Parts: sequence; C-alpha cells; structure tokens
Amino acid sequence: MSTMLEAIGLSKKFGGKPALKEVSFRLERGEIYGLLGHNGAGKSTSLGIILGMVEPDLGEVRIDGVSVQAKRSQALRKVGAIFEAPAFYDYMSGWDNLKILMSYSGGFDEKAAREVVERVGLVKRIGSKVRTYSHGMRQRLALAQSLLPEPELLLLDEPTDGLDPEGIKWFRDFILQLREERGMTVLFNSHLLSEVELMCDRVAILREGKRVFEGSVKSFRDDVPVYEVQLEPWEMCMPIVHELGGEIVGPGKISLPRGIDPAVFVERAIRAGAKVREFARIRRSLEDVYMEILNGEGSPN
Ligand SMILES: Nc1ncnc2c1ncn2[C@@H]1O[C@H](COP(=O)(O)OP(=O)(O)OP(=O)(O)O)[C@@H](O)[C@H]1O
Repeated sequence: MSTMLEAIGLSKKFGGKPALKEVSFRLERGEIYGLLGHNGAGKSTSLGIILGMVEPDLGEVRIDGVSVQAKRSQALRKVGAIFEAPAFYDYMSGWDNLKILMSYSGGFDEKAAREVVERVGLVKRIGSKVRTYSHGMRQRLALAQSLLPEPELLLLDEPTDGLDPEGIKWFRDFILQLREERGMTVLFNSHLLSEVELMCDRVAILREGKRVFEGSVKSFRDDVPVYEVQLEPWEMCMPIVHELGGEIVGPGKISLPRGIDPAVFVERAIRAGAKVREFARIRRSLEDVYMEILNGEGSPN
C-alpha cells in the first residue's frame, strides 16, 4: 500500500482561539477514512487545510507526496471534493453547470461529463434547471462535479447531510463501488455514525481540535469484546457487581467489566448461587466507542 494523503501536525487558530492542535493522520491508497467529532471539533478546518483553502499556522498536508501548502494546484490535481454547500447556478440546468465548472478547469469534455452524469444517476434530469432539483439531486450533481477531474482522492464534507434513507444508502453503495472499481481513496466527515461504521475502514475522532482517537472500525468491533450476562434471581446482581465489577444494564443484566475473563465471572456468579439465564457477546457500535471517548472514558485501544 502506498500513502495517498498525509496530514502532519496541523495547527490552526482563529482569532487566538485554537481550532486544531497538532492533528496528524494518514490515508493509504484505497482507504475510506472518516473524520468524526462534535460540532466545532475541527473537521471542516482539517478539510479546508487539505484543500488549501485554509492556511495552517503549523503543519503540512501532502497528497501523493506533494505538499498542498507549497504546490497547491499540483497537489490537488488528483483530488475531487464537495466542500461546504456546493454553489450551483440555480437558473441553469445541471448540464450547463457542469459545462461551466469544467471550462474553469481545463475545458469541457462532453464524453467525460456524460459518463459522470450517468454514474450518479442524473441522466433524466440533467437538462432541468438546478432550481427544480431536490436536495438529493443537488448532492448527486455535486458528486458528479467532484468526479470530473477523474480524482484518485475524494474529500467530502458531510456528504449525507440532509439526505433521506434511500439517498444515504445510494451514497454508501456509490462510494464503495468507486473504491472497488477504481481504488478510490475517500476522506469524509460526518455525524451519521451508523453510516460511517458501514463505510469506513478507519476513523479519527477529534475533540476540541485534538485527535483523541484513531483506529480501524473492524478492530474496535472485534478486538474489545463486551459481554452481558443475565442472572437470576436479579437481586444477586448488586453483590456480584460489587465483588467483580461490571455495570447493571437491566433487571438481572450485568455488562461485564472489560478485561475480565467471562468464564471466571460466570463461575463466580454460579458459586454465589445465581443462575445464568443468558450470556451474550455484545457487538459494540461505533456510536458506543464514540460516546465512550468523547465522554472521557479514554481510548479503547
Ligand atoms: N473562518 C473561521 N473564523 C473563525 N472561527 C472559525 C472559522 N472556521 C472555523 N472556526 C472555529 O474553529 C472551530 C472548529 O470549527 P470546524 O468548522 O472545523 O468544526 P467542525 O468539526 O467541522 O464542526 P461542525 O460539525 O459543526 O461542522 C470552531 O470553534 C469554529 O467556530
């Protein structure tokens, strides 16, 4: 694998207030990477710096080895992006918008434009005025525009924001297919954790401008198992939790403390006179991990 994007020690202050503090991450070619965090955590600032639209106070971004800060247009040659609300001319058709956008950057290529329009499923409506487009159709047009430079790296700012469930699923399948067919590398930020979980290989979580977590979605799902046990009588729970740790998560239900061998826990519970009614390995979602980290319980890895 080779590195597609490197963000190295990015720091940025706005009016003396830090928005990013020494944030680094790296995307390998073909990776889908999610940038997560609460409102104001620094996600858009990171994307802005990567796109050369925001100047970092410190740090550098390299795309395929080329510095965005030193050689912006060369570095961004292989990049397609949807950043902030894409500005289209509402009184023109989707097609004419694409024509204009292409003419800004090297000239109109009808064949390439037809291909992207087909790819994003806008063929039937590409001749209609953008003012008549739904939010989902605008997003498709924005995606078409981001694909025009035949990018190897896509940067997407809240791409699923405001889409309906069908639109969200379409977007997910679309991105996964782009990666499958072209080895596309994708970096996006989102608040939709369930979607991020389905799409991303790795995620970084930012909190108040600092990167507080980076990890593979698969690893935190599989490597840090959480077990739940249902005991009877349920009154047994308190003394057992008191002795062995864990958390009561329902009547008679204990979430086992992390790191303890579940067999040891169950054996102790039985010895104490409890009956084990249910025992389950719980799959932790990205949301669980996100909440744990941002609520300050520390990193799971
Ligand atoms: N142009 C700017 N001028 C002043 N402050 C800014 C500017 N851009 C961002 N900030 C501040 O920097 C911090 C990080 O903002 P940023 O937009 O990067 O967060 P975010 O994680 O993208 O948030 P959201 O999820 O709400 O989009 C915030 O405190 C924000 O108010």
